[in-house]
Amino acid sequence: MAPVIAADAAANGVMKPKPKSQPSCAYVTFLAGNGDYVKGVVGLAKGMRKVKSKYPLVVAMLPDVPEDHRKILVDQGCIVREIEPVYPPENQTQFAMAYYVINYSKLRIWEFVEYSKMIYLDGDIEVFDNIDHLFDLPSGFFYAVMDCFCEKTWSHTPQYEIGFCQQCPDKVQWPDHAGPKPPLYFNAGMFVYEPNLDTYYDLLETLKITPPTPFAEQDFLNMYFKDIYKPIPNVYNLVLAMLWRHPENVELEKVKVVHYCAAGSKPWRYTGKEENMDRDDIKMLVKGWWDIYDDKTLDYKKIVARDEVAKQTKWDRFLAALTDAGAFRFITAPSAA
Ligand SMILES: O=c1ccn([C@@H]2O[C@H](COP(=O)(O)OP(=O)(O)O)[C@@H](O)[C@H]2O)c(=O)[nH]1
Ligand SMILES: OC[C@H]1O[C@H](O[C@@H]2[C@@H](O)[C@H](O)[C@@H](O)[C@H](O)[C@@H]2O)[C@H](O)[C@@H](O)[C@H]1O
Ligand SMILES: [Mn+2]
Repeated sequence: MAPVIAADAAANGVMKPKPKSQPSCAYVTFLAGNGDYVKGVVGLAKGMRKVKSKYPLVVAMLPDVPEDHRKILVDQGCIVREIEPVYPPENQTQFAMAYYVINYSKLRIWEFVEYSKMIYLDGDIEVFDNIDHLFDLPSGFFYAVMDCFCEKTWSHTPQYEIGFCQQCPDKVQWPDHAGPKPPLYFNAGMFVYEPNLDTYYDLLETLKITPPTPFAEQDFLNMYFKDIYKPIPNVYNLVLAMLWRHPENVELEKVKVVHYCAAGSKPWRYTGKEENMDRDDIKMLVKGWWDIYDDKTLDYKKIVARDEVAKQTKWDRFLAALTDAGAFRFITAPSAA
């Protein structure tokens, strides 16, 4: 049975009535280390401003993010929330790709219960079209885009061995001898979720008894939310490998969110030398990221300053009009002498 594509429901207005008290919503990303991912978060913050999102961007930040990086993000209008790292079970981290072990710390975002619904976005994501409508999706589910199993990074899995990919389930059928067909699997670079303390504590307790696996928290989240996971169209998280692995599933002009997760595709590190990185569509998407990152009109301070100036000018004009209309009689104060 084809997975229910939930976002169409949102697009077609087939939604439950909005709750009386408007839920507080926000976007959230994750930042670790003192490296160059801060550039990714700046690009994301400026992209959210360019598409005129109504909601703030919260940055869940590990303690190892330096003060100057935090200031850069606050100056870009981000809400910075320091989180403590989350480590997988003691001395089992060798099972996860070392690079991904820090990603378990993403689980802290379930503690942000001042928000009733959040959209998580990796720092290597850019939003090119407004996706605020995803906050209207029915509550009680976990929404994300299906991943692809065709890259070498999946060579450790039976799917890769068999040549099966959920993006084209009829091309190579899942064979009976391989046991039960794996449930639909999402990319954890973007998802719509509801912060909740019970879920948060249960996530951490469950993690303690769950041996790490190659894709670390992505595997863990897929296992944990498999019963309420609802796929949404890949326009909400274009995993770049889709461009060469499943071009038939991609309409680039309709893509709203681009996830620069293919090797060599991080725009702020892009050289064009890695496999597939010399493609015209990749060059266009990397340029699209840089156009936003370099656009000074999208800087937070300038926009606030411009609005402040506009407001001040308006007030001055109002006072001037009142004065002209004789509304003010300036009474000279009695001389102090
Ligand atoms: O040194 C790092 C590595 C990762 N991240 C964060 O963790 C996310 C997941 O890592 P990455 O996107 O590199 O994984 P991929 O999606 O490429 O597999 C990033 O987007 C960042 O938000 C970070 O802040 N610093
Ligand atoms: O920690 C595990 C990571 O797993 C995912 O990245 C993978 C996945 O997309 C594979 O399908 C690709 O082949 C691979 O290149 C890419 O790194 C998430 O994007 C990332 O946020 C994070 O959860
Ligand atoms: Mn990513």
